[in-house]
Amino acid sequence: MASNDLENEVVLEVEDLRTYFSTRWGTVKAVDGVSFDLRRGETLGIVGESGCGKSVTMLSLMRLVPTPPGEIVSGKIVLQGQDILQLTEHEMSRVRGSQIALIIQDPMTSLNPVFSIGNQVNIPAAESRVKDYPHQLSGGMRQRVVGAIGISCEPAVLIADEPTTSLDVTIQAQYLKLLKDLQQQQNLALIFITHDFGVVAKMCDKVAVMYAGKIVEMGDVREIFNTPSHPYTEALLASVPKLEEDVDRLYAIEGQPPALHDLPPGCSFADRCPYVMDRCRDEYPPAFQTTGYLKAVDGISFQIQRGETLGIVGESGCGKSTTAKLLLMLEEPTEGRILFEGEDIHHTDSSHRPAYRSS
Ligand SMILES: Nc1ncnc2c1ncn2[C@@H]1O[C@H](COP(=O)(O)OP(=O)(O)OP(=O)(O)O)[C@@H](O)[C@H]1O
Repeated sequence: MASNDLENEVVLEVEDLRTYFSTRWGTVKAVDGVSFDLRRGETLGIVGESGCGKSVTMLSLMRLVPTPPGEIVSGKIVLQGQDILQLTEHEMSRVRGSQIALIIQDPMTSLNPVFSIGNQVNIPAAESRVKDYPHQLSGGMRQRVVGAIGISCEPAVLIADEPTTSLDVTIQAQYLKLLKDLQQQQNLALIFITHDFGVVAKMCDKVAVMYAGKIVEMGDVREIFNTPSHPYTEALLASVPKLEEDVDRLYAIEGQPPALHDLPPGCSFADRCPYVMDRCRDEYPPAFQTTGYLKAVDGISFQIQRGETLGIVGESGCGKSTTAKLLLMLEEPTEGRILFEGEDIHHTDSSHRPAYRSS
């Protein structure tokens, strides 16, 4: 593979992942048909209300779902070309940390209190504190130690579960910068699980919005923030306080997410949706009927000659950027061909790609 292809290669593909819990109330469909992919150097934010399945998605990716009562009932998690759901526990223990790693929310509980920092992190940056124990460090320092452990084996994918929740804003900003720098140095693919839209805006390229175990909308952060398609995304964004607006009451989405062991037929957001129609209670709206994929570019055809200039115009969110990414080979098409001088660029011998890109 040419170096450009390696830099942009897909490192993680999640396909129709389903993780259920068996409880005395019934089967809790915590993750119910989640699909996404992630390239080297890319950052995906996963957002959604409490209980929508973010943490169970993360545990599934690490294969750390408590079994029983939990079980990954179907799907694929292809990490660097290998479906980790097919690995034995022993094989998986070698993958954890070295290919996919996790930074969790509470650094105090993720560090072992009886080992000094030096025993937990073998990095020179900790030199002056190597003999300290976790309780001797500030919250920000502990979080940085946990981050350092996360990346110490240079994984391809790093998952950060609410990594900044317990930090004050200054330390938060420093910590995010540190993660960003490390990401650039190691070309890490990052997954941020967060409630904080500020973190998503600052750190992420893509965002996946989860509701009741499903990704209801996913795409480019700016496009989704500017023109959300799903009513839940719209409501979630409306509930973020805005500095420039002087309001007496903050907007909150009315009602509660449905119980995941007793999901209604149709759209699980129907009871809370301001645009609900009768048919939404029977069937999921066709526009969102995907397993996480939106049809960002849906059957376009055009030709361009040498020397010609083509303008592509349209409102935000209509698919212009995705078209450009497809042409630049930063995204793979689901179907269709892009012919450059008669050769399909996405299926050509990879040694020709740099020549295509430079022309
Ligand atoms: N061990 C378990 N047994 C039964 N149900 C579980 C278990 N762990 C998680 N669940 C259920 O799975 C669903 C998804 O939970 P999850 O923790 O993934 O939500 P979340 O989006 O991460 O929420 P939060 O933002 O509060 O962390 C919830 O309904 C939760 O009750």
